[in-house]
Amino acid sequence: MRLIQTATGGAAASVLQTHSQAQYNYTSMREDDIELAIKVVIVGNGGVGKSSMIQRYCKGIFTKDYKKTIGVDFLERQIEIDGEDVRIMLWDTAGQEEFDCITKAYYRGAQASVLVFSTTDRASFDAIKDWKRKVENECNEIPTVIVQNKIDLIEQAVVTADEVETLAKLLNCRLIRTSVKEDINVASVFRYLATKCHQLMTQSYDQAAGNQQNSSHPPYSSTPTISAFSPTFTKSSSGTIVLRPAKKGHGSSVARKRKIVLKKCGIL
Ligand SMILES: Nc1nc2c(ncn2[C@@H]2O[C@H](COP(=O)(O)OP(=O)(O)OP(=O)(O)O)[C@@H](O)[C@H]2O)c(=O)[nH]1
Repeated sequence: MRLIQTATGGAAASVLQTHSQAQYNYTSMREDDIELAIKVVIVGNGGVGKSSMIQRYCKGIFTKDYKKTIGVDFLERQIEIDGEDVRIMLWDTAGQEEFDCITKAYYRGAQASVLVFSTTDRASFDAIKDWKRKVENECNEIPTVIVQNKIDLIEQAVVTADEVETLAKLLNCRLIRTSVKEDINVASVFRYLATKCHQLMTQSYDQAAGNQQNSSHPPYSSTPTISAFSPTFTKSSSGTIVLRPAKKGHGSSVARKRKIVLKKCGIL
């Protein structure tokens, strides 16, 4: 599990911990200090529209120019799932093979992935299996969407609908067809993944809370470990808890969100 902690009081410094390191003393955690964040990696061959997709989703813009990504880029957007604010952190990785060794380090800790290919680029479709394997090597199995982008160019398609659907079934991934240019289905990709991750985390919290109740040990000793959240979620080596200072003036929805999350954590 990844734990991001920002110092109470507002300092921006974050502490990233690996699953095995993740230990946190709940006794120092305040009720209004928790919020949910999901790391999503976007992968696929060069030129399929990964950067455009993230720009479209986070900034609402589209540019025709192609500027190849060097290494890794990052943007984020906040949405609401089941009344809770969820921060989606989108990691845009370079599609060119020459950057492979840089980008794969950034896959680690991802809770979800997007495998993108272009309707007009056969090689990008053929590479989808490889991209899935590369992500799995770093993250195990995580909720994943295969995106067929550039469906506005469907007359120039070099893949058939059948073969795309067969691949999605084979890889056990949700298939979503998008046009970043025309803004078709882009938001659905990230909402689907955020909802999926949210469900997994909720199950995990509930199970952890249940385990705590059934345990003969006191529920929260002086150094409880955050890995109590994760046994059911280690498959994806993920689950991000972001600890940050209370937001001022956000009213009841934020308070409710914190209560919901904490209830699931069994802290209340
Ligand atoms: N027609 C059409 N063009 C698109 C679409 N999405 C992206 N493009 C164009 O495709 C080109 C490549 O887009 P990028 O977003 O830079 O591709 P990328 O996958 O990030 O490429 P790398 O950075 O090399 O990995 C750009 O010229 C975009 O304008 C789409 O849905 N339809």
